[in-house]
Amino acid sequence: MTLTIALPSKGRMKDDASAIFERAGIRITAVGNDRSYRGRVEGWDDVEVAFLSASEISRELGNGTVDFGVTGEDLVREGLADADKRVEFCARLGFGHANVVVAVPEIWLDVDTMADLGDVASDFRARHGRRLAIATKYWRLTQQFFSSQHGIQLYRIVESLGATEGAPASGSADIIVDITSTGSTLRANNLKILSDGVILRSEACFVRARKENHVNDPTVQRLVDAVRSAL
Ligand SMILES: Nc1ncnc2c1ncn2[C@@H]1O[C@H](COP(=O)(O)OP(=O)(O)OP(=O)(O)O)[C@@H](O)[C@H]1O
Ligand SMILES: O=P(O)(O)OC[C@H]1O[C@H](OP(=O)(O)OP(=O)(O)O)[C@H](O)[C@@H]1O
Repeated sequence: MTLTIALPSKGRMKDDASAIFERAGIRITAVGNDRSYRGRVEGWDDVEVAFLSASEISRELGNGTVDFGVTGEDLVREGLADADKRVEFCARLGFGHANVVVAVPEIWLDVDTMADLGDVASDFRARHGRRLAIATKYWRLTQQFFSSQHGIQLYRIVESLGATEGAPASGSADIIVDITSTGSTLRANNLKILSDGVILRSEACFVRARKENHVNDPTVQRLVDAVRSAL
């Protein structure tokens, strides 16, 4: 059986992902020319490589079109319901670190925790005639964190496809849930992270789609061992 590994074809994870595979002794060669989106692995005839974007990789892991992938934990947990049932996080790769956080305007002086935010959300309709609006592209993680973990039900999600940090200033939302690494975009937009508002500490992971045909395939474990040996 041929196993497919999906690697980032572009973006911030591409180079670090290739470096790990090189250190693991897994040499990838493009099929066709350098711009090709398929690859082979030297000496591993039963493995092929698909080059996709980080978010495509999490989707393809979820539907089992690929066997392994390198992508951000945030994209997997946001993209897949019951992520741990559908995929296995085989290794954390030590790059692509970023936190998914809840951030509010710095001028909300009385709001430092999720409990404070819960109080704001309860009063919001009475005060402003509408629900608290949260700008995010992380719908699933936001709902899990607010509703299931913190029992906050009174809010509305405003889908953001970019420049999420600008939403409170532009008036399209009151607060945000977004990814941050250095924190400079939050600071530039006068937003602060709640003290217990880190939803997920994400990094690039080597992820396996849980598939029945992996159970007796020795190449599956060999690949996982090789990647782990490079860390
Ligand atoms: N400062 C950051 N901002 C956004 N994402 C970051 C940051 N630092 C690390 N990441 C991680 O990088 C991953 C996304 O990578 P990237 O933005 O390169 O993907 P992409 O190629 O743009 O994918 P797509 O186009 O499909 O969205 C996510 O898992 C995210 O957690
Ligand atoms: O904490 P910081 O280091 O300031 O990084 C956070 C910012 O980086 C990302 O955007 P990016 O400009 O990379 O574009 P993207 O949303 O397309 O990834 C992310 O969406 C934040 O806006």
